[in-house]
Amino acid sequence: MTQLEELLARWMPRQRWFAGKGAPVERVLIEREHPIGGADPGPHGPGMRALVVAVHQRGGRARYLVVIGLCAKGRLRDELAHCAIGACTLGGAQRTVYDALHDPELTGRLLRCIARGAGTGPVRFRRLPEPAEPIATGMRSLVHTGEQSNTTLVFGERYVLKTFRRLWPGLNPDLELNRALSGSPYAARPHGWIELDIEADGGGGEVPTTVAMLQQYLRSATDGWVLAATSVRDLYAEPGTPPGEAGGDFAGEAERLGAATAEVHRALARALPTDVLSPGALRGLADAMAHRLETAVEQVPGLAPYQDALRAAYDDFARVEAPLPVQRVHGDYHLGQVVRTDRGWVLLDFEGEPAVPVAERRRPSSPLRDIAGMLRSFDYAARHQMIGSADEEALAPVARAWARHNRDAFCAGYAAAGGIDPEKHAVVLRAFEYDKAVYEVLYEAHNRPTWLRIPLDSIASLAGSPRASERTPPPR
Ligand SMILES: Nc1ncnc2c1ncn2[C@@H]1O[C@H](COP(=O)(O)OP(=O)(O)O)[C@@H](O)[C@H]1O
Ligand SMILES: O=P(O)(O)O[C@H]1O[C@H](CO)[C@@H](O[C@H]2O[C@H](CO)[C@@H](O)[C@H](O)[C@H]2O)[C@H](O)[C@H]1O
Repeated sequence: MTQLEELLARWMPRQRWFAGKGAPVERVLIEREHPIGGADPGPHGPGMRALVVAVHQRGGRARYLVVIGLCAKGRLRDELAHCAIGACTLGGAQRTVYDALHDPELTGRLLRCIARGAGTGPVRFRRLPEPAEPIATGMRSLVHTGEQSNTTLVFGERYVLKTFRRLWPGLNPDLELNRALSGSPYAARPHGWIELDIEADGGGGEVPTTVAMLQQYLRSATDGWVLAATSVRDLYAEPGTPPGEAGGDFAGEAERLGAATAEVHRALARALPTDVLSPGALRGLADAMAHRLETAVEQVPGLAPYQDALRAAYDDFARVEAPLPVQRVHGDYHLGQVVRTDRGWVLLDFEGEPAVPVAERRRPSSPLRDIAGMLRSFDYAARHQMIGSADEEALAPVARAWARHNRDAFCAGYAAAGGIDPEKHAVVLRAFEYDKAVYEVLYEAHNRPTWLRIPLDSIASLAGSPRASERTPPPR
């Protein structure tokens, strides 16, 4: 490995967005290295390069976008010390390398390039023709903090630039679906994007690949997760009160969120291809769920006691006789993906599950998959504050009541806005809820082991067994 690759091999696994946590890094290879507005430090400031970095782990390869800033060794500005990657020799000169997305001097160049639509060369900056007004530049960016799979920059409360960290060849569904929804009150308007070519998986030439999306910043936005968690906290403080009578009742918001979700599904079905799944295709989906379960059990043995119940639910799903309409959906729908603004709920992050190949994520699916995702999120919101609480026994029924109350409100809002009635599709919904919970087991085992018991406990109670936390050995 080169010196820079050695540095990246140490730095990348420590980043929140790194998807391969827990597995040793076998090799790091810089597959592409493109200068953006000058690769070397010069009179106008530090240099910048976009890298496509392949990380080899457990015999597989994952590719990531890393945008590096370069300055003379030891000359990194103090305010950027926290994002240093290290020092090495590059092109015969000693350089300090750092994460360019934290340097407003460099990110300003990205915004200016999109505004100009600098559309030729290996890194292409695209701007959308509408809205017609030019993209404003000159604002300093801030990195959005919080638990994230990608890195989002906020420019002067006007735009967000979301850089996709894990790269899969092709058009990113976040850009594709936001473009399809452009102008909808339930989505944030896209303004442009950045793409570069990467090698298709399994050879077959290069594919233009979305690496960033510029989108309207929603100034008045409050995270759905924060609002729901506040409501749960308030209910915990008055344990005897039914959730509908508590001061911080969330059901009105849950109902409006259900309605917004139905509107977005309808708009996506109008704009993008739809289909109906045959019974054979349902079997294929059930098998894919069973396969994910097997992978999860290998890594988290605490899931094993529930395997039979989950498989039985997937088999019931495979036997559903009614045709299953499918269309493009959100794909990783939860309370952290929706924000409440002064104009109502807005849906963000249509990327789907970042660990799943893009071709699979772009396949039409049932809207019930998204509904299941949000219902799982209500369950998370209800349970997460119990972790480590001395009052857990007393709080468990309160959490269940909150989740049930808001689940009903969300489903009612979805059906009233013209979507299907989720409660009338119990077998399909249950299979999607289990499948999402299994995904979450893997996600938590790798990212937040102390939260692993949330999906495990949910699976245990959905499967009618004692709580997983009472019988679960730690993940492997
Ligand atoms: N257009 C936007 N306006 C305001 N806040 C946003 C916008 N896009 C993203 N955010 C904030 O950034 C967070 C993460 O964005 P998201 O697209 O979900 O990234 P990730 O894929 O990394 O989770 C959101 O939960 C929201 O708080
Ligand atoms: O980073 P993304 O938002 O694309 O999604 C990943 O991270 C999420 C956590 O940040 C994770 O969501 C899980 O935890 C949420 C609470 O933090 C909860 O509301 C969701 O229901 C639960 O799935 C998501 O699964 C993962 O893909």
